[in-house]
Amino acid sequence: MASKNSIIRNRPEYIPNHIPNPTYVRILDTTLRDGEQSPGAAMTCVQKLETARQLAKLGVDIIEAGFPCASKQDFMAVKMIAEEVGNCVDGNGYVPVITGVSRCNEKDIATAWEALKHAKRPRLRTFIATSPIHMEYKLRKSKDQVLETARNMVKFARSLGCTDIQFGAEDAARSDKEFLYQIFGEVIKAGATTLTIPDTVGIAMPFEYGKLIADIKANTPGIENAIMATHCHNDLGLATANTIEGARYGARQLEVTINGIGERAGNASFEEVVMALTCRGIDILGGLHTGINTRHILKTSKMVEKYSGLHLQPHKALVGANAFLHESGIHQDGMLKHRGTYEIISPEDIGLVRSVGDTIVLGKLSGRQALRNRLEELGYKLKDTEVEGVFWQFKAVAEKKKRITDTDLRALVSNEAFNEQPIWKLGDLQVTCGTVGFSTATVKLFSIDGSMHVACSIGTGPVDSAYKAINHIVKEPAKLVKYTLGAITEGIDATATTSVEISRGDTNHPVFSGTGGGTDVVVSSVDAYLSALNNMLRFY
Ligand SMILES: CC(=O)SCCNC(=O)CCNC(=O)[C@H](O)C(C)(C)COP(=O)(O)OP(=O)(O)OC[C@H]1O[C@@H](n2cnc3c(N)ncnc32)[C@H](O)[C@@H]1OP(=O)(O)O
Ligand SMILES: CC(C)C(=O)C(=O)O
Ligand SMILES: [Mg+2]
Repeated sequence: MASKNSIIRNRPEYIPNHIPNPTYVRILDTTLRDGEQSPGAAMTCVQKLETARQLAKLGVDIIEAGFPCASKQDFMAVKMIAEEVGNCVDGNGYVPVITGVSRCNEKDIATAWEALKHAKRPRLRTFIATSPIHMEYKLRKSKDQVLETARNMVKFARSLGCTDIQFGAEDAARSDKEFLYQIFGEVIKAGATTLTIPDTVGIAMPFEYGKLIADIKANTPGIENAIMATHCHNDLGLATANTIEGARYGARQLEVTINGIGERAGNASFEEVVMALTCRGIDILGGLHTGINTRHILKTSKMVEKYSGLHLQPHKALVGANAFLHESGIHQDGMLKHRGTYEIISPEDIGLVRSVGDTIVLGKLSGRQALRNRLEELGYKLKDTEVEGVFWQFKAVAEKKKRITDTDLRALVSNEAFNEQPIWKLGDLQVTCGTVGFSTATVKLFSIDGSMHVACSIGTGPVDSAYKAINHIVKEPAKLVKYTLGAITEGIDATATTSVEISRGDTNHPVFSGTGGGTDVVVSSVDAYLSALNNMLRFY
């Protein structure tokens, strides 16, 4: 069942310069253009095509597929996307508009049109900088020259047969407002249907950016015949806030990228902007909404992460690995009683299907409710007094270890919590290893009856030879199912933690786990193995 946050409402008819529903906001995704401008994020044609298909599944209104003049590859990618994705009309008549950016010159625009014209709804997009610093130092053009170029290039785009034309004033946030009203007024007259107002360098504060949009709306001649678009960069971490503020003041096209990738600190993030509108649009944003099917967000995010090679920080809003996890006890208790206590969005709304239990991570700040819940999920029904015993053991381990796994919990419950006497206990251990000769281990174990047993063995390494020596003594068939070694602390003297899982034979046999810790990895490994063996022997 769709929750309130994932309801997809009707998409209004597509008319380039007019949106019949005043609260509908178009989403232009520029992952394949501005996103690819992130250092190191270049994608292949095939990856771009696949991403574009996924963007169409999301229901993106406009896909900016690339910069056709940048290279033959870019041209090909835009053309392929225009031909395929730009002609895939779904049962509701939806097909994404396909666009590609071009500088304000005839060659760029004509090349872009060659790539785009194959789409059912092609849009030519051109831009020129309007801020004093860009005009003087980068373009080396006067205001009049920039104005003339913009007007002529929009007319040129129109002369190619394109009726959907987007014009952008690069660095608008640092441009003279009077000049913006003038240039936007002129390009509307020349045939522009959408106007981009970029904060190219990410310098604007939300109130400034909102006012800029409001002022352009109030002062640009003919603005009622065009759609205003935001394009915000994240240099001060304000891209999403600025974009939402732009929408509040009248922008009806928001330009975003998946995972917020893009030039320098990136662009406004697709998932943040779309989910902010989805979550709060009706409550406090006057009903603003999009046509995005939010359930495809996570899949798209993972695809872009893989293709761009730009890895997400775990705490990235909405799509980071921790975005729907809870580690502290008070939050976990709340979540177990009612998800709404700490979750403003259901993970399912972005396509993450999870049970409440899966969102709970055990660590040093967790409490008894979460511990008991996880133990019950693992099949342990403990009395209150037993939970109490395990709890403080659990806290002690968690102090040293960042995350407590199910293996750790099993070991705690079956071993430490009940303080049972170990059947086999390590006396001494001696290993030799290196590049000369075999690894050998001599192990001294004490049995529960106090008797001492010594054995030695060779092996492929010190841990293997020690495990084999233990097997000689214990004489129980034990198959190593899993062995993991990690460092709890940093540096050369780090404390190592070892977790092992063993079973008596094939997959039909139950698995027993044990953990060990210490600065010597071989001793820690032997402790873990013995602890698992003791758990197994107690069971049989
Ligand atoms: C804010 C943004 O994101 S803008 C988009 C940025 N994206 C990219 O630049 C990616 C693709 N770019 C490229 O592949 C290359 O820059 C190309 C193929 C477009 C151009 O390469 P080159 O011809 O070698 O030019 P180069 O990149 O060195 O310099 C840019 C030129 O374009 C001019 N220029 C910059 N913006 C514009 C514009 N909007 N309209 C017209 N000319 C422009 C610059 O003034 C400079 O001209 P100059 O060489 O006469 O001084
Ligand atoms: C090309 C333009 C719209 C741009 O990316 C910017 O100004 O940031
Ligand atoms: Mg940009």
